[in-house]
Amino acid sequence: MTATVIDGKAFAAKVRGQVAEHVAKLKEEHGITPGLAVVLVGEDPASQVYVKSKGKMTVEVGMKSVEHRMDENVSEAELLAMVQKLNDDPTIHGILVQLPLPGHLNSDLVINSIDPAKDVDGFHISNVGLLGTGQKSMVPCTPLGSLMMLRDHHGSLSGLNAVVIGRSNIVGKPMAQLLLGDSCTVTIAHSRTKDLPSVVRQADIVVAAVGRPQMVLGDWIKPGATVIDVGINRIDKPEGGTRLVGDADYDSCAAVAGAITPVPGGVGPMTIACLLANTLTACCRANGLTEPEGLTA
Ligand SMILES: Nc1nc(=O)c2c([nH]1)NC[C@@H]1CN(c3ccc(C(=O)N[C@@H](CCC(=O)O)C(=O)O)cc3)C=[N+]21
Repeated sequence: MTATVIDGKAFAAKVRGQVAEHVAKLKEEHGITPGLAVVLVGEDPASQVYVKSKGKMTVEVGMKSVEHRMDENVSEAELLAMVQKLNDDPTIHGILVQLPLPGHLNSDLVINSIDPAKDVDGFHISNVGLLGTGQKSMVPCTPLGSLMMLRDHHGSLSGLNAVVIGRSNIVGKPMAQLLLGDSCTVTIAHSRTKDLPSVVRQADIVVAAVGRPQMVLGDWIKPGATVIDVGINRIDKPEGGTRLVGDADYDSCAAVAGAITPVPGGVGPMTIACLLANTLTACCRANGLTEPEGLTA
């Protein structure tokens, strides 16, 4: 079997189109423009590229985009004051503090200082708790984008076996909650899981989010299963230069799977599209307006 390639880039463009339509309507009917603020601490070149592309797409869907760059050595108090300023700014509906933060800053403290209603990453403990109890929340972007692609491909996910590889707070745990919410039987596997290949072989849905390049191999995959590859790893090419690969070994997995997301062009673009969708959702909620359909979990 050769897997259907789930085109995250095209799907993300469609989602951004829907967001743009709603933003235009918000402006026209209510005179409201959603605003997204991104806070970047330090000079990490990869982060700068990523923040720049987020800013560009934010503007493309008609939203206000604000970037705050802070020095690598910024104090925790200064960063908390910046978050507070954005919490208090009525033109800002979404706040994203780019992670990871330098080691001297307590990222849990910083994330939990964001107004939960503006927490478009869905990382605040209040949103984590709301998601875990099935209440309306802000849902983390990468799991939300992955869920949208899974629903689109399968229709109903009810009763399917899902194995999430990775137990991070930003992907693995919220992904498992969303799959459970869609009535999957969910296993969270990780680096200490005994006989990981045989656990993964039970899965109708495999979400690879471990951060280890090309770790998941084709002979771990049940024929016809869907593979969502969350990893974005830059590796050296034998002939020199670098390329991006996922946490799944694409060629061997695609030979066995029923469907697979590529890297690049899979989960990554959906993450950014969902960030914009979350900003729109936050803006609608802040103004007591009906939120867009199909853009939330
Ligand atoms: N508070 C916070 N929230 C985040 O969501 C967050 C973060 N911090 N820190 C950094 C990571 C990284 N991240 C990516 C999202 C999309 C692509 C993406 O679209 N990648 C393209 C490839 C880009 C390329 O070619 O380099 C793709 O997969 O097709 C990449 C990386 C969000 N992050």
